[in-house]
Amino acid sequence: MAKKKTILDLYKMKENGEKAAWIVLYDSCFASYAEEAGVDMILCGDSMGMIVYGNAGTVPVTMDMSIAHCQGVRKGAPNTYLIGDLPFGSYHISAEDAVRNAIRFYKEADVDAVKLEGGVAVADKIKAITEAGMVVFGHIGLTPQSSASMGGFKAQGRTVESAKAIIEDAIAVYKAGARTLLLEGVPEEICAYVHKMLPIPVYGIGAGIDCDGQVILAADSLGMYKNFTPKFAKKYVDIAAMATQGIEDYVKEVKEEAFPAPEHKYKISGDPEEFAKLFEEMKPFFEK
Ligand SMILES: Nc1nc(=O)c2c([nH]1)NC[C@@H]1CN(c3ccc(C(=O)N[C@@H](CCC(=O)O)C(=O)O)cc3)CN21
Ligand SMILES: CC(C)C(=O)C(=O)O
Ligand SMILES: [Mg+2]
Repeated sequence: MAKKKTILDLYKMKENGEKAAWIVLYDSCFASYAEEAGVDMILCGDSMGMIVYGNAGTVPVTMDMSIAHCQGVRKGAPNTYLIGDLPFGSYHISAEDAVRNAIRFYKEADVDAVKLEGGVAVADKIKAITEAGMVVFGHIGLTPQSSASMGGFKAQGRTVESAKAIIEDAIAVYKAGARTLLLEGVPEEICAYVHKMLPIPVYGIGAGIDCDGQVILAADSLGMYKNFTPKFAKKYVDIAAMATQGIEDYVKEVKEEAFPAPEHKYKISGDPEEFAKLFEEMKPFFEK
């Protein structure tokens, strides 16, 4: 089994031009598949609010939900670099709050890093968490926690003005001490430029290929989520179709009494005559 990566391994990968592949998931089963498949990092994302809990966005996710899911992921993937995703409201009020909640991820869910959304506006929080000895991943561009102010899940950085804001955010995140940066939902030119200019690993989701690695939701890449698929998601298998088919088969077999079959049943141990006697003896007790 491969040894768990550290932040230094991520820097080494960048140096060697080896792309990092991370995946977003929220439970121990899928975490174990990802570890076995050799993923470089797992993000226990606040997209759980949509994928697991059926909300329209990520805003309702709480620290307690994030910690509980992260604990499951860690148990399923004990040897994979794990990132906790600070949910909306867990780092916005004050730097002190941000540090307290980042510490919860480290103490309670054994993460290797925490990620938070935003640039210039949250630089003080990134700095405070970093100074407390933790690893911060920045996340800018399309930031789902602030979709209300962006008018939805909209690609960012398509105009010169918007691109400038993203570049300023990237610089602020780097200067605040973030050890890596994730760019979401931006044109590839913006990602390529930020990747060329910053010394830290720059990863992308919907940001093109010119960076140090890619992120995708397991729910999108495995075909689990049916509400929508972002333009940048690729479906590698169709779990929804397989699961629906499997449940259909189960329902049919129950109706037809094809399930359970003999191999799914327990056997009595002892003399069947004795059981017959017992059943007879107990009969009166069923009468009211
Ligand atoms: N299933 C899923 N996949 C994701 O990648 C994802 C989530 N959910 N939820 C949290 C955030 C939100 N993300 C999203 C959600 C939707 C689009 C989307 O539909 N975008 C449109 C373009 C919108 C525009 O720019 O106007 C697209 O065609 O990709 C993009 C990113 C990325 N994250
Ligand atoms: C979209 C990814 C990067 C994320 O933050 C999440 O899934 O929560
Ligand atoms: Mg997230």
